[in-house]
Amino acid sequence: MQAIKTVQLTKKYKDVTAVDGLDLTARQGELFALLGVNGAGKTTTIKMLTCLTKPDSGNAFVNGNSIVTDVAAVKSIIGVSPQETAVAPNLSVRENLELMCGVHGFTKEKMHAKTKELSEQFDLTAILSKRAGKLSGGWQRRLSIAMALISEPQILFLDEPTLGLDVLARSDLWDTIRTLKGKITIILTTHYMEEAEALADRIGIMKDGKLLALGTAEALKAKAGTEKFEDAFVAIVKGSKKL
Ligand SMILES: Nc1ncnc2c1ncn2[C@@H]1O[C@H](COP(=O)(O)OP(=O)(O)OP(=O)(O)O)[C@@H](O)[C@H]1O
Repeated sequence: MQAIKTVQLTKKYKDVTAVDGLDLTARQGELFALLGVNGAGKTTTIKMLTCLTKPDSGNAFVNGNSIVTDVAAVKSIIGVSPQETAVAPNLSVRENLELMCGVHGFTKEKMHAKTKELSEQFDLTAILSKRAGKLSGGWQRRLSIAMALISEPQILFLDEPTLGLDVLARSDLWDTIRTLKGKITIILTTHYMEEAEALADRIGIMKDGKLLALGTAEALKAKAGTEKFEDAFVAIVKGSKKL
C-alpha cells in the first residue's frame, strides 16, 4: 500500500485551479518533497490530504483511507505542522506539548512520558518553561513539529517547515527532520530547492496545480541534463507549456 495516492485530485477557487488533476504517490517511510514556486498548489494539496479542505473532484488515499469518505480515519493517522505557526504563544513549551496530549486524551502518565520523550528528541528540555511566543522562529517550528508527533502519526505533513528561517536555523531544523527519516512517512512542501535536495528521497515538482516531474534529485538532474539541481528545477519549470 502507498502512503499517499492522489487520483486526479482537483481544487478550484473561483477562476483559479489551485490543484489540477494531480496524480502522485508517496511510498511508506519515504520523505517526499513537493517543490514549486509560489502559487504552485503545494499548500492546497496538503490541505486536501489533511482534510482541511475538500477536493472539487478526484480523490486521494492516505494509507488507503479516502480523504473524501474516510475523514476520521485519515485524521487519526496524520500529524500536521502547518505553514502558519501552530503554537500557542502565551503558553510555555511544556504547556503546548501537554495541551496537545490533552487533545488526544492521554492519561497523566502518558502525557508526562510523551512530553519527556519529545523534549529530549527535539532538544526542548532546557526551554520547557519558556513562553512559546518568545522563542525564535526556528524553535517555534521545532516545537510545532514535536506537537504534530504527539499522536504518533503514521504520516507527518510539514508545510514549508523552514520558511523565513535564517541559514543556521534552517540547517538545525534539517538535522531534526533527518532524525525522523525512515521512521515515519513525511510529506514536506518547500520552495527551497536545496531543502528538497538535502532531505527528500523523491521530489515532485509542481506548477500551476500540476505535477511537472517526479523522481530523485539525481533522476531529475539526469532528466533535465543539468549538473546542479537548481538548474534542473529551472529547466523543468521553464520548459513547461505555460511559460
Ligand atoms: N483560499 C483561497 N482562495 C482563493 N484562492 C486561493 C486560496 N488558497 C489558494 N489560492 C490560490 O490557489 C493557488 C495555489 O495556492 P497554494 O497556496 O496552494 O500554492 P503554494 O504552492 O502553496 O504557494 P506558496 O509557496 O506561496 O505557499 C494560488 O493561485 C493561490 O492564490
